[in-house]
Amino acid sequence: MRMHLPHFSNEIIVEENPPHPLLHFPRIPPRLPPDQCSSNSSSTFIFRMNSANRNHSLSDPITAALLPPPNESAADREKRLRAEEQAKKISDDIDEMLKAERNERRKKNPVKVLLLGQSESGKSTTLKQFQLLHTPAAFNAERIAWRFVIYLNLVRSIRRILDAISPDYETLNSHILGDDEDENADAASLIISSTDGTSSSSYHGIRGYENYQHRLAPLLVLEQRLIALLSDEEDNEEREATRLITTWSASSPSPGSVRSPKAPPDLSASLEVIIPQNVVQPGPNSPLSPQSTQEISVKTTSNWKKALSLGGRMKSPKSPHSGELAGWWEDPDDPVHILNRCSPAMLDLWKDPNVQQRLVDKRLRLEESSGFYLEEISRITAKKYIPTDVDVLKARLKTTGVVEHTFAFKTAEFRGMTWKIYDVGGSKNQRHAWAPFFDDVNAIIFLAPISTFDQVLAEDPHVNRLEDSLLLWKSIVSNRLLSNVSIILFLNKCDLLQAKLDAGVRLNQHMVSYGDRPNDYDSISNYFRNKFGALHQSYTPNRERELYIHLTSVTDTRRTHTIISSVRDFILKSNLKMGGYM
Ligand SMILES: Nc1nc2c(ncn2[C@@H]2O[C@H](COP(=O)(O)OP(=O)(O)OP(=O)(O)O)[C@@H](O)[C@H]2O)c(=O)[nH]1
Ligand SMILES: [Mg+2]
Repeated sequence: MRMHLPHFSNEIIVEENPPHPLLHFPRIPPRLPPDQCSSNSSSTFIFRMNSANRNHSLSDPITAALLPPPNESAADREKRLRAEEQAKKISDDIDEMLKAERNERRKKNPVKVLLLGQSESGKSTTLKQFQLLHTPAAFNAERIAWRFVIYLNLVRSIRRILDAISPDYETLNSHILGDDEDENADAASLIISSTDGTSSSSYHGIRGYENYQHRLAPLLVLEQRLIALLSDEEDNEEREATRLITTWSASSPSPGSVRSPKAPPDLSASLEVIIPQNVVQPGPNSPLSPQSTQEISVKTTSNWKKALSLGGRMKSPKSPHSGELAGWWEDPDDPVHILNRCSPAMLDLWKDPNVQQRLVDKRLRLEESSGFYLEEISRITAKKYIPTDVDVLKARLKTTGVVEHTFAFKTAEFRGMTWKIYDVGGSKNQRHAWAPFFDDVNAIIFLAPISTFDQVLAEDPHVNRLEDSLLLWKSIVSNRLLSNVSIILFLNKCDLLQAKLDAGVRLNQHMVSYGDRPNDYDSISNYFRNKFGALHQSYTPNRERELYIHLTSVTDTRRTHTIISSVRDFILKSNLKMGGYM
């Protein structure tokens, strides 16, 4: 039977078996601190006989038994010293053996690291950075599969723009920011206090809206296909047809057909794209379908990466056995063709000054979600497009369930050691899945995006994102189960914080407590560092625990890899220390 000790315990396994036979040999007395002991030439430790410890030692039966008899002869003394020397040698051998055993165990038991933080905080992106750094071959193997997520992200950004310029936008938006608490908004860039000058009753959409809607209509169909592709691994066509029927039949939901957003996810289901149902009914002219404002997530048990990478079914029909890279653009069914044909219309829409003005008026900052791809329309819709590292890092796919990744270290210092990283879903209805990992984890990397002080949660538009991060942080650092777990804090999305401040957004309009301190990057990042640090200081159950805080932009590969290396060394060393391996 194996019993886990609390904290770091996964590395220390208590076996309820008989003790090792060598443990029956006599052990030498424990070494005492230098002020309480000294050694003679035969390396035998002798108590310093001041009156205090003599009294103590005489009352200690083991110590008393080890003291030489007062009338010891020279021959007896030699015999005793020989016996002690032998005992010490055996003891040293045991120590060596235990050390070797611990090293073996250390290699077998992986270091477990949990990535925590609210949804869109950057957990999955951090995991991708670990992959890029430690298993670049695996990262490369998945690169092509990310093409489909990137396409979907781009199509959804276009859809969000169409939503924003639609005559029905105000109706939809009032529902999103209204009283219902359904998980129905991708609120990454919606601001709580909207003070734009556009009157909701007078807005009729921008000029040319119908034209854009018409030219971009094929993308709406493509969106459904991409969702189907990402959800499927085999039997594609049959399942796609079924899924399309299911999807579109949800466009006029009866109240009973709406999935409760609070229902816990069915983690046992193997493969499913979750399309949360929206209670908002689109108007007759609207491009909005029930999915338009919602995020797509693929269950972590889905095998979409494998299914969509080269060697899977996305091979060119001309090379069914070779799995060659060349050729998918020769497949007339590949999604790239629709994107490529719609590329000029997408560019016209994105560059249209009226559209840009509308986005500014509505304070829709698409760059905070996957709007990054809008700046790269021509490159991404090219027929032979292959995602770059940054494209993959910025691809957004919400996590549901828990993803486990194993890394084996090859450096001399940590050779043979493996590291398991768990990436969890961060939205409120996913957090219940975190707790089972708490009693068996060695370190936590907590991500708090500090650019989000003016945003609300997608799943709950009444909650400010930064406030949610602070509350979540407090609950993690004060958790007794985690008191011996190393914690590293990434204050993330610093690049977006900088951009937001450059655009003139003021922190004190959203956090009154900031007062009239300077509204610059250094002052604000320092402020957040202190705020999160103070919470740890006040609530940690372990006052010895050191907290490491990094200011990060985890989409920036060079800087993130430097941070990851130092975090990795810190976690491994503190784990070795806590496990008694150092
Ligand atoms: N510009 C910028 N974008 C970031 C940064 N960190 C993450 N992102 C982007 O933010 C989006 C969300 O990041 P994810 O890593 O998917 O977030 P997550 O924490 O895994 O979210 P859930 O899976 O919903 O819990 C992705 O498109 C990322 O590329 C950052 O530091 N800067
Ligand atoms: Mg994720």
